[in-house]
Amino acid sequence: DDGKGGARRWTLNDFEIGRPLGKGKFGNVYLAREKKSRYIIALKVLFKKELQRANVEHQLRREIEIQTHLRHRNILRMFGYFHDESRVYLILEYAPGGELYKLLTSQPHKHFTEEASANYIHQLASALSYCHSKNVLHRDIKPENILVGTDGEIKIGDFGWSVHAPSSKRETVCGTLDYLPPEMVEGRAHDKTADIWSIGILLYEFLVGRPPFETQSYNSTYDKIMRCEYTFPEHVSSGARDLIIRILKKDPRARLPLDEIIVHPWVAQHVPQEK
Ligand SMILES: COCCOc1ccc2cc1OCC(=O)N(C)CCCNCc1c[nH]c3ncnc(c13)N2
Repeated sequence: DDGKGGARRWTLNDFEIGRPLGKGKFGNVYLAREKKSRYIIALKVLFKKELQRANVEHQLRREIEIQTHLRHRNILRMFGYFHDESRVYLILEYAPGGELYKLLTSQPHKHFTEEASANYIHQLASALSYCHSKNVLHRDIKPENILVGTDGEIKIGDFGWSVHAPSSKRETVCGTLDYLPPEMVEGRAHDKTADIWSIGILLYEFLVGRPPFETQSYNSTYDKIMRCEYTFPEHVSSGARDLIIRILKKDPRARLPLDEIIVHPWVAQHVPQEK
C-alpha cells in the first residue's frame, strides 16, 4: 500500500457489498464498505464480456484516467479501480441523494423552484469550468448522470463520453438528442461550448420539467434543435429566460461563457455568493 490509497491493489475481498444502487448499461452499482476503514463507497461492477462486445474498453480506460484525476466537490470522485478475470470494479464516492432526475420527477409540479435550479446550475457551471480548465469536455450532461450528495449538493457522475478537447469524435449518438447542441447533432466538430449548451438545456428542464426541444419523434427534435426553436411556460421568470436565451445560441461562440453564467444576476440573486 503506498499510503495514498489511490494506487494500492484493491480486491473484492477488501469490501463488504451492500444493496444495489441502480442498474447501468454494462453493469450495476452497489453500496459497499471498505472493511479496514469502514468507509462507505459505491462500487460499479462492469462485465468484461459486455465491454468487449460493445468495444468500449478504450473509452472506459480514458474515463478512469480522467475521473481519477478530477477533484471537485460537484464531480463524483473515483478513488480507484481493480479487476478480476470477468469484471472491472470502479471504486466511487457514494452519493446518498441518488439520481437528480428521480428528485426532479418527484417534485409536486415535476419541476424545481427557481432557487433550487439556480443553485444546481451554479454548481454545474463551476464543475464544468474546473473540467474545462483541465481541457476535459463532458459531452453527456443530462439528469441521469447527475447525482445528489449530502445536504443537496450535486455531483456529475457518469463520464461515459468525456474526451479531451477539442474533439470531432463521431461516437454514435445513441439515446436522446435532447441535450446535444446543433454542431453535435450534425456530427460536426465541437468544443467546450457544447457543454455550455447542455447546461442551458438542463436549466430549462429544471425549471419546466422537460427539455426545451422534446417532441414525440427524433426528426422533429432534430429540426427544433437546428432551428433553436423553443418557448417558455408563463411561470418561468424573466431573469431565468434571459439566462437561458443567452446560453441556447446556435452559434457556439455566441453562448454565454461559464464564468458569466456563474455571476448572472438571476443566479446571483438565488445563490449565496461566498461559495
Ligand atoms: C462507466 O461508469 C462510469 C461511472 O458511472 C457511474 C458512477 C456512479 C453511479 C452510476 C454511474 O453510471 C450510471 C449507472 O451505472 N447507472 C444508471 C446505475 C445507477 C445510477 N446510480 C445510482 C447511485 C446512487 N447513489 C450513487 N452514488 C454513487 N454512484 C452512483 C449512485 N452511481
